[in-house]
Amino acid sequence: MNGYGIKDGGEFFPVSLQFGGHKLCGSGRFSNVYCGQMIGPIQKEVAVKNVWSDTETRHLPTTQYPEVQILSKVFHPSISNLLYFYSRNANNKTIHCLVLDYLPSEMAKLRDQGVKFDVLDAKLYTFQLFCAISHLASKNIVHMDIKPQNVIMDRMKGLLKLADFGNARRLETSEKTGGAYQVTRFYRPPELLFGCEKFTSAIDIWSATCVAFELFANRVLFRGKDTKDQIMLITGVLGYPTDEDIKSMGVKRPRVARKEARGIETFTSKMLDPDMYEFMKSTLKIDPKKRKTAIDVLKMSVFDVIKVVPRKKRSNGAELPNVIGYTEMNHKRECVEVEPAPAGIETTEKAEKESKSSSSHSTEEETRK
Ligand SMILES: Nc1ncnc2c1ncn2[C@@H]1O[C@H](COP(=O)(O)OP(=O)(O)OP(=O)(O)O)[C@@H](O)[C@H]1O
Repeated sequence: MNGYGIKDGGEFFPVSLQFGGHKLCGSGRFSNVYCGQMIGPIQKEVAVKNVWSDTETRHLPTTQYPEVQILSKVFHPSISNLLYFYSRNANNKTIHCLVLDYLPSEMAKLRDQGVKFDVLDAKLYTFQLFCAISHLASKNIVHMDIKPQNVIMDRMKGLLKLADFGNARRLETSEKTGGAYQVTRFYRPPELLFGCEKFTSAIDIWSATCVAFELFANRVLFRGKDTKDQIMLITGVLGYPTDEDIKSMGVKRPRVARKEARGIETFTSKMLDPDMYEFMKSTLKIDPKKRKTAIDVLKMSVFDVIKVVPRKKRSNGAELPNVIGYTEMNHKRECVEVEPAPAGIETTEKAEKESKSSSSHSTEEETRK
C-alpha cells in the first residue's frame, strides 16, 4: 500500500507500507482505531486510526487533513506520534488512515475497571502528560481535548502518551475556539466556560491538571452536570472571578452565585501528597495567564522522586522508566526508506493520487454513519 512518511522538518515523502493482522481497539464519532503489527518499512506494533471525513473536511486530501497537518509538526515520546499515513476511497468518501504509536490501555477504561495508581505511578504519568503539553506549547499547538479517553498507557512499562489530535489547533490560527462548547466539560477551563474564544496553551494546562487529579485521587475533579453547574463547582473552589480575572479573560461576568474560595484541600477531602496541592494550586487558576506553564510544572518538587538516581522501583518491581530526557523538546523522527522522488508539493500530490488509487477492502467504518 502506498502512503507517506514524515521527515523531521514535517515534509512528507512517499513510502510503501505493509501491515500484518489487526483488530479493532477503539472508536470515536468518526473513526475506528485498529491495532496490529506493521511489517514495513518498520516492524512495530501500531494503531491505525481510520477517520472518515465530516462535512468540513470531506474534500480534503489526507495530506491536508487537519489532524495529519498538526501531527506532522510534533514528535515526542509522550505523544501518540503519527508515523505514516495513507488514504482509501470507500463509497465515494475519503478514509484518512493514520498510523500511530500504539499503547495497550486507555486511562478512562482503566479507571472504569477500578484500576488505582499508587503515588509514584501517578507522578510518573503526570510528568509524561506535562512533557507532552510542553512539547506542544513549544510548537505553538494546543491539544484542546485532554481527557482520560485520550490518554493511552502501558502499565507494565509505566509509559503514557497523549492521543487524539482531532481537535488540536495552532495558536496563531484566526479561528475562534467556540468557547463553551470546546473541550469535554469536566476538563474545560473557566475561560472557555465563560465564553472566551482565544486559543492558549493554558487551556491544556487546566485539562491536564484535572486528568492528573484523577490519577492521584481516582475520581473526576469537577463533575458538572451542565455548563452552569461546571462553573458553580469551579467558583465554589477557586472563588468568583475577580475584576482582574474578568478583564484578563476578556469575558462577561458569569451569572452565577458569588462564592468565597473554599480551597482545593477542603474540596478534595482525601488528603493528597502536599506537593500535589502545591502543583494544583499553581495550575488551577481562573486567569489562564496566571497558570504555570508546562515547562515550569516539570521543574516542581512534586516530580523529584521520579528523577532520583539510581531510579526507584515501581510497585510491579520494574525500575522507573528513564523519562528525564522527555523534558527535551527536540526528539528526532527516524525516516525510513525515503524513495528517490523530490520532496515538496509535487511529490505529495503524486503519492496522494497513488494512495487513493490503491483503495482496498471495505471495513465497517465505511458503512457506519
Ligand atoms: N495510538 C493509540 N493506541 C491505542 N489506542 C488508541 C490509539 N489512538 C486511539 N486509541 C483508542 O481509540 C479510541 C478512539 O480514538 P480517538 O480518540 O483518536 O478517536 P476520535 O474519533 O478522535 O474520538 P472522539 O470522537 O471521541 O473525538 C481512543 O479512545 C483509544 O481508546
